[in-house]
Amino acid sequence: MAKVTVENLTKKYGKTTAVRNISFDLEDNEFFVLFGPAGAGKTTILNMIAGIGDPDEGRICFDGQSMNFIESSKRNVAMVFENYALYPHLTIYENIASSMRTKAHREPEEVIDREVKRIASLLRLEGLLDRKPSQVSNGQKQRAALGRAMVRKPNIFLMDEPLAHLDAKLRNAMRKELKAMQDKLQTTTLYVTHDYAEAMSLGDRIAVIHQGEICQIGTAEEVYNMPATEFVARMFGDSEINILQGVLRREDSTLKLVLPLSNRSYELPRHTAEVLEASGRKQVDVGLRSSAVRYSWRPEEGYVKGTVYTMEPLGNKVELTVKTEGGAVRLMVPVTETPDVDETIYLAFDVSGGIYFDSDSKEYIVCQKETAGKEGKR
Ligand SMILES: Nc1ncnc2c1ncn2[C@@H]1O[C@H](COP(=O)(O)OP(=O)(O)OP(=O)(O)O)[C@@H](O)[C@H]1O
Repeated sequence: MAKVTVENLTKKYGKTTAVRNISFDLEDNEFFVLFGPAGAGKTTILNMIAGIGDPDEGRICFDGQSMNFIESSKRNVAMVFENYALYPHLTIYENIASSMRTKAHREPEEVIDREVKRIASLLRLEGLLDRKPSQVSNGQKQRAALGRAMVRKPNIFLMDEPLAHLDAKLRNAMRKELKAMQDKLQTTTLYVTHDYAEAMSLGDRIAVIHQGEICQIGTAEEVYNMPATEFVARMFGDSEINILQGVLRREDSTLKLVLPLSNRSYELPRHTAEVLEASGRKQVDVGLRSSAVRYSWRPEEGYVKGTVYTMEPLGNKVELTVKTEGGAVRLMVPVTETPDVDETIYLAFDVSGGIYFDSDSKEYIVCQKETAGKEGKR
């Protein structure tokens, strides 16, 4: 496995700049996720590392050695795609063995046999080796495709949405298998996905890509709790984060937050208040995830009245969009609490759990999680 360095990569297709000035390092044995919406440039980056399509600018190095003019077959990368790409006329055994029978990587037959059986056992494919791809399930096909990539010792695994075709249950199971495989094999992996839960559960680090540029690189905790921009904040979470307007106002020598939506002022945690004060802003955007929105079916002191506008089941919860006089708010409630559309609901906001952004640049300023455990409320 290799340390992979990507420096200032730019790729254009005619007038479209698919990737602009991208840089990151993959540590040896790291599981690194490229995460972003459709068309963000993820596959373009992966392909350039694989040697499919040259960059217009920038450098790709494996262990310090430039790969720019090295053809794909000589880079020793192993790729796994969304559509498995198994040979339909070969058995699962032969499919897995095929990557040890290429011109560039030919192994003796006894090594091939030993490796195929070792990987088949790791991926629980032992009983299926004589079958053709059409005779196994989608999950088993995807495991065979992984197996084919794993039998070699590549510099890097490149995986492009390998679980996207699978149903939710199988995707979950395969995610766990991939994680276990990563722990066991110690592989350097670059993994492309547009599924935030997959990115968070698999990635040692995640690079969030938007319109060909990197918005943030960080651990799952960092991108979730301290998103660099409002865009990043919106990309993570079952229910999209609420971004509410906030006004900062000095009251009795302390900085308070006023939410026009609730027409109330709130105390802020000390560190949050200090950083917001230092920012010199009078207006901020306040990111509140569903967990920072409380609800009640009866009027309560400090709660804002609203009506349930839409409901969407998400797993064992339901996402409600609530209309209030000041604007819409999203929150999750347990399925057991599912209301009727147009039912009245009362909401309160825990601004200490807020993520604060500059209302002009939409960039991160502060959140309490930065200092969680180090301070209490004033
Ligand atoms: N061969 C091509 N010719 C022209 N434009 C292309 C080509 N390949 C990609 N693009 C454009 O480059 C941009 C990035 O595409 P890319 O496939 O890398 O995105 P992605 O993040 O992988 O998206 P998805 O998740 O939909 O696969 C898009 O605007 C896309 O339309």
